[in-house]
Amino acid sequence: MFVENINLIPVLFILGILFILYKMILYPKIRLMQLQKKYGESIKVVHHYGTGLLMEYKKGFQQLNDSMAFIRKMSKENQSNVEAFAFNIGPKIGISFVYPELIKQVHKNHDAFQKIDVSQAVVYLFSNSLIYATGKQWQRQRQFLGKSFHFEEIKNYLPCIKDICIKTSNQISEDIRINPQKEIQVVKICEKVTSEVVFRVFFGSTQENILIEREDGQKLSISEELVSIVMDSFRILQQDKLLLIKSLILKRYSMKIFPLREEKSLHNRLIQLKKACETIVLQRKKQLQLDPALYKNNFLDLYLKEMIQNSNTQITIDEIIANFCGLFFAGTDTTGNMTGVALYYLSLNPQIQKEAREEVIQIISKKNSNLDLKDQFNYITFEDLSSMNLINSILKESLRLIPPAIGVFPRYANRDIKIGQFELKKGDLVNTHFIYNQSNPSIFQNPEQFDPKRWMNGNDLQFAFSFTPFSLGPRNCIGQHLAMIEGKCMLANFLLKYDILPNKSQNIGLEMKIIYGLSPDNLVYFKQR
Ligand code: HEM
Repeated sequence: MFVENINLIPVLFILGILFILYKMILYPKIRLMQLQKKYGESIKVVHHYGTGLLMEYKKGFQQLNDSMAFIRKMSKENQSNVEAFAFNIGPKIGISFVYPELIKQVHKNHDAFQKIDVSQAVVYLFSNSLIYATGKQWQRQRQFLGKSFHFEEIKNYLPCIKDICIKTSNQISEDIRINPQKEIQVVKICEKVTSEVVFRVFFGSTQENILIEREDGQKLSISEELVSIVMDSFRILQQDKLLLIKSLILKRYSMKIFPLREEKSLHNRLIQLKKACETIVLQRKKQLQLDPALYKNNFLDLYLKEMIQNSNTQITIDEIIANFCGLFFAGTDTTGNMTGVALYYLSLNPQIQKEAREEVIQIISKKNSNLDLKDQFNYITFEDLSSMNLINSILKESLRLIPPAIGVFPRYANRDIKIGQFELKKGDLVNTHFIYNQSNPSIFQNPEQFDPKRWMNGNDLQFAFSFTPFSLGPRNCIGQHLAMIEGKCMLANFLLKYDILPNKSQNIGLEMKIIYGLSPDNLVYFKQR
């Protein structure tokens, strides 16, 4: 018996290796071939051993300076009969839909899909948030948060957005007074504004006095640490293959079961970050319980009011923190990229820049013509921003050309489901790469050209289902109106204060990191007007 057991070990080992080889190499290849055979020309196949689709992104960036080169190429070749493309990520098979009707079907059936765990930090911080919630929990959270994202509510945040824009441009003006040749990191500057906006809209105060101390003694604000942790959690997955395999197998439990050194350090930082958020939330709850008159119009107070007044509420402190982190993640880099990309294109197109500036001046100088133009930004109203057609179109064109979200978060099917003619098995991955339609020459003439005017004079209606940077259906972006208001405010402010000039020395790439965007970022010069 004992001898038999010893002989079993190498056999089991070899069987294990064969199983892994089958799952990693043969299985994805066979299923992709089956899909190609079954759906013929309606489907394209993207296959790479190992990281699969992610390898295609990497290859595109290394060879053609654009992580999305393969999708743009597919779209350019104008294969109008292509409805989807099939891919693998490791052993997993997925279908990404590009045909607008099928994209709509995926979003209509949103309850058949569950977003995948993209990194340990994302899971730890926002698995309890609106972004990840499903079923009744999602409905309840969406309804609650939806009130604060209503068009009418967003008006109330305008003074805070303007204040942050002015503070940021004062700092830029000081920097360029000292060094007029300073290269401006357009996306980073816009992200500075958008991160502060989410923080203040949520917590109602600035973040300057809330600092987290790292093990090495470095002190960071909550939002700086939040950005850094999310970035680090993706970075360690890319750099450490062992950690990648471990988290593919153990999924969201990887950080807790035999944690590796990097995981331990990440876990400690995550605990500290959550604690810092919890301290703010609990302190505020105490204040409001003692004196309800302190109540203000921000997300935190709205949540706490509900908790204090409604004893049956399902809202928890953990859900509040998860939603702060979730909104920060969803709303900061995306909006910053959209606006940074718009500024970059304006630097390359001086005529459009001139017209955009004239539009802003014409709208705001109607009321306060005695004021200096730069000061008139203080008086800009929500209605002024809503009537800025060209500015709005510039942001839309920026979202079309370089959409920060190239598609939705990848999801897996939680049951077998048919989308159009395509049969998905439970566990298959699903995505909708809307960048495909946005660069399709049969939908958008000269798709690589920056042409904001294509959105004007009612022309945009024809693109309703081909231009979906905020996704579609019930799970579309809850923050889209806020994003557009922030973008318009930043553009109006910068256009009034600076001429935006191109930094032609840069070799520009389009890279898919956590989101898709320009790399590097120091792409313009600002010249004080
Ligand atoms: C240009 C800026 C933005 C873009 C391109 C964008 C894009 C998107 C997309 C594509 C989705 C769908 C994701 C999916 O289903 O997997 C989404 C969802 C979401 N976005 Fe945005 N977003 C932007 C700004 C914002 C802002 C400013 C906020 C809030 C501060 C925000 C909060 C959210 C939330 C909470 C969801 C999840 C909604 C749900 O599942 O019900 N986003 N966004």
